[in-house]
Amino acid sequence: MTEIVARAVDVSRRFGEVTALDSLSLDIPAGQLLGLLGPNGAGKTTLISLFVGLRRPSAGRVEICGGDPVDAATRRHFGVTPQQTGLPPTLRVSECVDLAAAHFSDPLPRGELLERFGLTDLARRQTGGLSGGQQRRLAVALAFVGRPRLVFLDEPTTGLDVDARHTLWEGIRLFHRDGGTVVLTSHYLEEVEELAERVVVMFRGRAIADGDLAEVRGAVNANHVSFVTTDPVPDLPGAISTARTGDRYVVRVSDPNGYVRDLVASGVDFTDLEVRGSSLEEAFLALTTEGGNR
Ligand SMILES: Nc1ncnc2c1ncn2[C@@H]1O[C@H](COP(=O)(O)OP(=O)(O)OP(=O)(O)O)[C@@H](O)[C@H]1O
Repeated sequence: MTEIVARAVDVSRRFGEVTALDSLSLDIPAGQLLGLLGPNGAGKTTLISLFVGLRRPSAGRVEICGGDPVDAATRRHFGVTPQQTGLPPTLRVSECVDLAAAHFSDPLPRGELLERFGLTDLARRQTGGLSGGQQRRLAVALAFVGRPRLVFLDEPTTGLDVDARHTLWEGIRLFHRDGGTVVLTSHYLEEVEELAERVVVMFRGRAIADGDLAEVRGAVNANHVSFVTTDPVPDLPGAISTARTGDRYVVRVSDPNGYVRDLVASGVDFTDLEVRGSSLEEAFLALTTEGGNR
């Protein structure tokens, strides 16, 4: 059986009146690349702060590799890049890496780390003189310096241009290919689709969907059938919602094949038929709305 490297058991976290996490349970097996998705305030950062021992749960418990994340022995297992990172501005990039590496008995060689994250050319630059994106890349790279078993990356590519984002993705993928576990939060759905093999959608402190990308999309059964007609369109079974712009109809359906068969059988004279699955963004929005209505 695969080892569970991070576990949240019935975890709640309150800040005064605000319930940031609401009885959330989550098991993360070794080697998984998990994307945490959710709108602002869903509780993603709070969950990470509990996993890395920066905050304590109000109720429930978290474990990292079977231990308490507050313990020094447990902390050696993971690396983290928080949403905001402060790097000592007068240190050179290479000195920052050495400083972080000094905390570990078997760190990644500096050159290898810099190479993996596209930072080699910046090694001698002071961090205070780096662009925001360059600082971000360094902050993410530092999470990997101690050869952790798992890393928590809170919005790792915020503020990065396309090239820098791809370089970072490669670094993350390499770590994952070598068996590392990754938990990342992102507002870039493209990033989650690109990297993650499992997606947990959070909303109001709860996990409202959990599965691979296909499952998360499937969870909302969101397919769209679109066509043009001047005929009246009857209410057909399986239509979840219908939007109309001029003569073009876009119908959200659970079973597109069945819907099109029924449409043909109804005698509606249509042209320009299109059927497509939902993007993760659409799935996410639908899940969020449905979660909010529960
Ligand atoms: N230190 C704090 N004091 C008071 N409320 C807090 C604190 N930290 C988080 N919260 C609240 O807890 C809820 C969850 O916040 P959290 O930062 O975990 O969300 P998030 O999903 O990471 O959002 P974002 O995508 O904006 O980073 C929010 O309502 C937030 O205002």
